[in-house]
Amino acid sequence: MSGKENEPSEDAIRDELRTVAAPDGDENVVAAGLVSSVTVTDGTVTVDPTLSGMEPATADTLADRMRTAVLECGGVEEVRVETDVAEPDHGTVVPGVDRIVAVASAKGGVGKTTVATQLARGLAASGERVGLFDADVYGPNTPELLDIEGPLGSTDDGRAEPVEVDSLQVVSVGLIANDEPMAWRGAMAHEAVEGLLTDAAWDVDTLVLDLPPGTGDIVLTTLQSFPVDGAVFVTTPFPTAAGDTERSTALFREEGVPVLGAVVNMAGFTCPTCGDDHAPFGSDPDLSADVLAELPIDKSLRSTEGEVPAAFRDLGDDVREALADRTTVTVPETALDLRGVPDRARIEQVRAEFGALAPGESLHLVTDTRPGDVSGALEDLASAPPRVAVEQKGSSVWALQISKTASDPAEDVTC
Ligand SMILES: Nc1ncnc2c1ncn2[C@@H]1O[C@H](COP(=O)(O)OP(=O)(O)OP(=O)(O)O)[C@@H](O)[C@H]1O
Repeated sequence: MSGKENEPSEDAIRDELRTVAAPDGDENVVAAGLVSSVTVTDGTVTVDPTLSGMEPATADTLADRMRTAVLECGGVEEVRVETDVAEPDHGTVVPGVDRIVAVASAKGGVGKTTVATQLARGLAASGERVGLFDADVYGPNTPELLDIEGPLGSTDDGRAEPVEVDSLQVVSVGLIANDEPMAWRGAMAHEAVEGLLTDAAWDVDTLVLDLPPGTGDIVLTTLQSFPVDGAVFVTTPFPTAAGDTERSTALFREEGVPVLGAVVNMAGFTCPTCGDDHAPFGSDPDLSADVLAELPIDKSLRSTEGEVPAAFRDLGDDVREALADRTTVTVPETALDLRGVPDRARIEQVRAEFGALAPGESLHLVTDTRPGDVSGALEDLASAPPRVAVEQKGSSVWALQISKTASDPAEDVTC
């Protein structure tokens, strides 16, 4: 295969890689045996490093440094450093739980616990086995809402036994001992929450996790420690509440937790005296998340006795659907790895590869910055807008699948 005129030799690439220090000791990555092969084909440099067994964060940093060093060589058009893109590592799997849905809010008092509890009941109403874990150490209100009391019992093998109520399995930090949770702080609170969550004898399809409000330590460490499949945000329509919610949802996404949607609570009421509709907190909040439900101020929505209100059965269906719709983008070995590549070179590489696709084919790539308007940047290269699927795989890793859509044969028919 003929090489490009100015492309560097494999030896020149190895020389450049000698400027990258190995993580341990004084050696460079080549001398330390961390580069297993280098190939150069038509301006594309492929480096196969030996990074297995390394901490993922160290391996990622090293791969980035290798990419940056290779790009320093003249004549390099594209670099592939063949590293695996790990699936988001959200740590501990909770025994007896198939999936976890977190209910979160940017601020307290917006109805998060009400929604979490009623969502759990809504999911259970269609036959799912559902657990409810109240992790709100600063205001564990679930016991009061469901009219249950602690302390929790324990199973024969010494695990915390969830309280069965209304076909839900419920564990709350408020059920372990009087007022103690209110006194927990920082690491102690997180350890207690983590211990109780993993120790409980769950047997459920879905666990609804009522998080404390905000994005403090407990929330972040919980998202990082447990495999949360999706989050539902509760907000009022008040503009500042919606703004706070936007910032919180961004943080969840950065942690690789899909935001399934928002519940806009206390969205207004119909006056029983005059019959007029009022919206004291405003309406149509500016949210990027899908609005799964808009709930009025209505005391019947607080009741956990009798039938589950229709609004929460619908919410359960919507959450199930949103979980099923989550985008998953695979990262094949041939994916274009753009991490560490300068912005202009990225766009050129993606345009070149996308331009070479036949209709119906896809380009897979990995980046370390949140993708912008990919479709707009490529629209002049195809007869129809490309289909772009994005999945965040980690705190700064995004996988994309960009497909060139097959043109509609009817469009090509002329007389
Ligand atoms: N749609 C609604 N209509 C009427 N009352 C509601 C509605 N949603 C919540 N409430 C009431 O508002 C109060 C606060 O709700 P809730 O405890 O669920 O909020 P929270 O966000 O979990 O608060 P905290 O941050 O204190 O845990 C409760 O008294 C609850 O019954």
